[in-house]
Amino acid sequence: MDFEPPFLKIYNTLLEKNLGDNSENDLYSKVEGSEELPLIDLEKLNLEDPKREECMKEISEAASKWGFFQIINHGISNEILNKMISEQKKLFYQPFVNKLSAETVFNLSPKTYRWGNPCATNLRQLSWSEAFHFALTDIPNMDQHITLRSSLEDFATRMDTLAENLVEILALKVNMKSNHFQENYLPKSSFIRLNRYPPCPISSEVFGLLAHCDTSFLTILYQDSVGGLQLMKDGKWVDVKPNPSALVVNIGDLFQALSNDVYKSIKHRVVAAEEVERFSTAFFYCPFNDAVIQSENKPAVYKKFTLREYRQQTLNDVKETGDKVGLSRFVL
Ligand SMILES: O=C(O)CCC(=O)C(=O)O
Ligand SMILES: [Fe+2]
Repeated sequence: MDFEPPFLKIYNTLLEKNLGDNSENDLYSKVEGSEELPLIDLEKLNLEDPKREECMKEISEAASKWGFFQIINHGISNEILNKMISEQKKLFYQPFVNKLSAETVFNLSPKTYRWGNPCATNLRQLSWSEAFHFALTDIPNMDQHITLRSSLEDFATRMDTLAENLVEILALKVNMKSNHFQENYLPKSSFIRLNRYPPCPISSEVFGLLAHCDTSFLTILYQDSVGGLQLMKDGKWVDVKPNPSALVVNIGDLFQALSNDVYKSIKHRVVAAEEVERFSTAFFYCPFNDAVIQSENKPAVYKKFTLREYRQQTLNDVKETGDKVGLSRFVL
């Protein structure tokens, strides 16, 4: 189909070299998905104490024990989510050549459209997915594409409010002021990432998305019912089973640093499926590039850094090692 990125064609050389090599074939050996991710009902935030207080505690405990949790009654309507997914599908079903020139067509920043990892030098770095990575600041420029633009705007507005509520609760629980984010991190430079995982004929050899931690304060994800997302818990990979009424929330590197390691930014990845395609939509809650990330807790685990410095370090590390090293680069 002309909308599919040419994964096999581009990955061919690496695959020929490595297929059948058993040392590279143990991708899923460590999956043991028995534990259930916390599922938190945000409805309780509208109730009187002690119910409200209990819910706040559940959120902060999940953020420190798991770094990940699911939320229901989150206030984002099915209408908003379905509209987003339907626009997302239309976008991905454009011919591949159009997607490659999406930045010019939609008037967007470079690298909004990404696919796989054409620069991979070994099988472990291949990923079987494509994504549109929209900076929220770019969305108002998409005047020619009204329905996509309005879906992104509605989704972003609701997600931003939800993320704001969650970070305020999480801030309070680590003795920061609840308005810390409003006072220190405006303007925000959050973004939306639309992901598509095409059916993968070699799903036992490659991942849909490689294991990574997010560079955000907080990420909120809507996933369809296919499944494939896994997170690392106590050294084991655990499946995040799809729940159609839930959103998945995870702590990003910036909040781990800001909370002085109380909240955990956890590695996660997506397993590729052989027969079906999968969609997910992520909202990354982030500050402006020159925002300073520094915990007030003592002794500090990390030196102070700006998001710009963090991103630069990440880019250099990915270029040199194929992998983002992340927070350990900034340990004092
Ligand atoms: O598709 C998913 O379930 C996860 C996506 C993800 O981790 C990301 O976009 O950073
Ligand atoms: Fe992620």
